[in-house]
Amino acid sequence: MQCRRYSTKFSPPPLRTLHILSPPFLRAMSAQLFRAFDSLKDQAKDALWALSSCLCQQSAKVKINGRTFKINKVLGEGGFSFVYLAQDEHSGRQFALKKIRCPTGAEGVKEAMREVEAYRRFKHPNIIRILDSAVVQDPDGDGKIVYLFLPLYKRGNIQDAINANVVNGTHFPEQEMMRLFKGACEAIRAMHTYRAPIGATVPKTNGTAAKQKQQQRQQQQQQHHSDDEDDDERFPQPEGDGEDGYSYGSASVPLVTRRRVEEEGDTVFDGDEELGRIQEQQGSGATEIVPYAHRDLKPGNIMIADDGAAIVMDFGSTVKARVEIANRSQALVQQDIAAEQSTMAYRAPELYDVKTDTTLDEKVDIWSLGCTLFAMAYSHSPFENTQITEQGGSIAMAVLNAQYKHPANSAYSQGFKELVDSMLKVDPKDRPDIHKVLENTDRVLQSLA
Ligand SMILES: Nc1ncnc2c1ncn2[C@@H]1O[C@H](COP(=O)(O)OP(=O)(O)OP(=O)(O)O)[C@@H](O)[C@H]1O
Repeated sequence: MQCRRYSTKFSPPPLRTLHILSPPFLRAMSAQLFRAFDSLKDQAKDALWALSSCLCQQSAKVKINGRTFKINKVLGEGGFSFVYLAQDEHSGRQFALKKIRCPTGAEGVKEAMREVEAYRRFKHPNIIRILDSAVVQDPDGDGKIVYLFLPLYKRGNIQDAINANVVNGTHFPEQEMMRLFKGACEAIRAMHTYRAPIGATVPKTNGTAAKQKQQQRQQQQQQHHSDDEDDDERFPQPEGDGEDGYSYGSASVPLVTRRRVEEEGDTVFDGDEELGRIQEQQGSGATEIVPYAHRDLKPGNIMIADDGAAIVMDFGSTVKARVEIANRSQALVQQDIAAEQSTMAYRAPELYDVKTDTTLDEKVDIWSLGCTLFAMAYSHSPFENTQITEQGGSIAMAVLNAQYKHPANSAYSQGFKELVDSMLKVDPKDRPDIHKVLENTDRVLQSLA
């Protein structure tokens, strides 16, 4: 996700582009370093907040919609966010609260809202749903904070289960592993076969007008709150609850805007025109397939529900899957996006070296699924701990050569190995689509029954 100060997924530009040590390139590099520094500052602030609340034996509190949530602990930390265990003081209900800090500038919030909309777009039992979201002024700076309320998965994610296997010297029983994997594949099938309504007219959004209107609203709201912080007035609430403010420790700051793409007929986040179009067209009935790619599938992004189901999450990197690459500069843009948003050891080769006159597509996820299944079995991505990386070569080199091996003492079936191998083909055209992956997964499951 992009509100992003600094990505842990950042990787240096490919060697062959390094010779362009032109002033713009150097400027871009120094901007990246400044962003990295900002990011570290933010992360330190968040970590201190969590630590101080532990040391004081007193939970920090967040107030949204007049409801107060106790922040009990840090559940996890992404490249761009912290996720806290939050508890509604009134009902006692627990949530995962994802906090994304967005530095000054419209782009950051827009990117975070894109993640929110992606959470809303896909409705499937194996895809996490978002319960609520809010954008507030950062009390410690000029930027904004985006909060996402998510259902809490107490069992953690598949990476946590892999880590526990390593610690305990255990491994997934094949049937359990394949069932979990199948759930993740079903989520990905829902994304790859996403149907969007067609046929209605596209509402024209005037970005500038929408922005101005939004700014006016924000000014009014900020004015209102600075006049009377305890006032109970609510923002228009399109679905469910409203929010009137937020308190951070003892400080209270106004909610800037809610998560809506459309509000009172205006596009608030004019960047996501496509979603506005889809919402507008929902009555028309006709639909077409618009495949989406997750682009950052890995064990850490698949939670395990209480009943053992796989739940795919983290839609910060999600994009429309099909991207035509007509020239070199488009190729480099896609390469940079992938370097920032897709984890190296799970990233498809075509995203490391994006070729001109090609089309990127949903097969990038099939590669990541292959890496994920391998990691579930052997505790690491196929492209970590390889001969190449052990001899000092890069993960990129191992990926581009599809250089990996199943361990000689593998406890898993031949069907499992063939399934992994089918997904780890360098040429995306040689990889199966998600329907075929599911079919082959069922075949492995049947062979184990
Ligand atoms: N709903 C949830 N329930 C329990 N833990 C969660 C939940 N959501 C996130 N976490 C924890 O927080 C961590 C970070 O969350 P998430 O992946 O959404 O953040 P991110 O900034 O997008 O990370 P990344 O750098 O992987 O993109 C997860 O790995 C997980 O351990």
